[in-house]
Amino acid sequence: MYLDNLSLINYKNILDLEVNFSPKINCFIGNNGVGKTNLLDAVYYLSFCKSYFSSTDQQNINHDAQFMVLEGKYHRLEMEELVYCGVKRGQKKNFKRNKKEYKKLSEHIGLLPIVMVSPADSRLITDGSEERRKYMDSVISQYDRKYLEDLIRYNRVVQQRNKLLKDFGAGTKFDEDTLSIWDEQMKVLGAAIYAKRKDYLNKLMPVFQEYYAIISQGNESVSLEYKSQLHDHSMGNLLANARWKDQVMQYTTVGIHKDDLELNLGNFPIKKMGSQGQIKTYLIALKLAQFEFIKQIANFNPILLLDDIFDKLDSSRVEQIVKLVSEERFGQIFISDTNRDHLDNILSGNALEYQLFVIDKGGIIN
Ligand SMILES: Nc1ncnc2c1ncn2[C@@H]1O[C@H](COP(=O)(O)OP(=O)(O)OP(=O)(O)O)[C@@H](O)[C@H]1O
Repeated sequence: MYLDNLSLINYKNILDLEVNFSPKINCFIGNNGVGKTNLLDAVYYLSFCKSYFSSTDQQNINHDAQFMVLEGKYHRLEMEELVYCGVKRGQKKNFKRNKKEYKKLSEHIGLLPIVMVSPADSRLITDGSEERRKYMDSVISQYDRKYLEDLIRYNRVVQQRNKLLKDFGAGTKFDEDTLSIWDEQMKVLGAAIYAKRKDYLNKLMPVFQEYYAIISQGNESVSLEYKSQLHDHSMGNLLANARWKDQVMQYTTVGIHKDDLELNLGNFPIKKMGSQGQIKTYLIALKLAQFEFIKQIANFNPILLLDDIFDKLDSSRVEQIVKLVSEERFGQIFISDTNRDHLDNILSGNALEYQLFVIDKGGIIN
């Protein structure tokens, strides 16, 4: 699959742009703040119906404009796919596939699989467990729609259950029956989500370790461990054992919403022991493994977005990454960097063909 043509109106600092891409390597070059990341983000948006960076659509509309439009023309499984997104300030977004509006945005997730590698990924390591759960969820949702639906329902059930516990705390009479209704739903949904997270991480691990070894040239070892209360107890047992605690705390203290990932370099948490370059290598290897996994399921190459990957990495690691992603097993790639020589040297040095776009002030100048 590849993105053939992209047009943007008022997307952040990009006011009006239409561009055709190579099905293989595309490079965005330009100074800081010119809009390279915004372009990658627009591509991400068309796959995920949202920005990789900003949580509200209002932040994506150019500050001086009242609306934004993104349109992408894709080649996917021998077919052309037209994807459109329009957002007016203060209104719901309008998202269409081949001119037909989606009833639910979740129907679109997974149609155009994509993997983004960005400096912002470091929050996976530095931030709390919610970030790591979001990571697992966004990957699995791309290839398993049922997972996304279960997750949305699970989160709703936890919210309702928490409200009920709060009401009990505020003096409403304890209602065993209603609590049991939520527990029953949590049991089914929690077990299904747990099984899929476990399966994904089991399969991801060896590929992730292999990629890390290639990029670091065998210098270090890494691991990724799934932490879940469900490893040792069923969802039903957890809820039954925590009932008293939940009533005291007035929220649901057990379940897959407490899951986490332990990210290690050697035998230590990478958060504490990793250098900036090792952390970056860890995240890139993780994303490339994710790419491989999604590809196996989709049966075609996802799009790969590499934002500012050269920063903090030594030249041998950069070269390993570029060589790796230019292989046939990867498909269309978008790379952004501030330094043209940097990319020219690596890509031309390895006899790789690529299309170069020089970006300035939200536009392409060559
Ligand atoms: N809603 C918006 N309206 C107008 N401009 C915006 C909006 N959102 C972001 N910007 C601008 O977009 C620019 C950032 O662009 P971007 O992050 O794509 O830069 P970049 O070329 O990737 O830079 P770097 O090399 O520093 O990563 C900033 O100048 C920011 O102010």
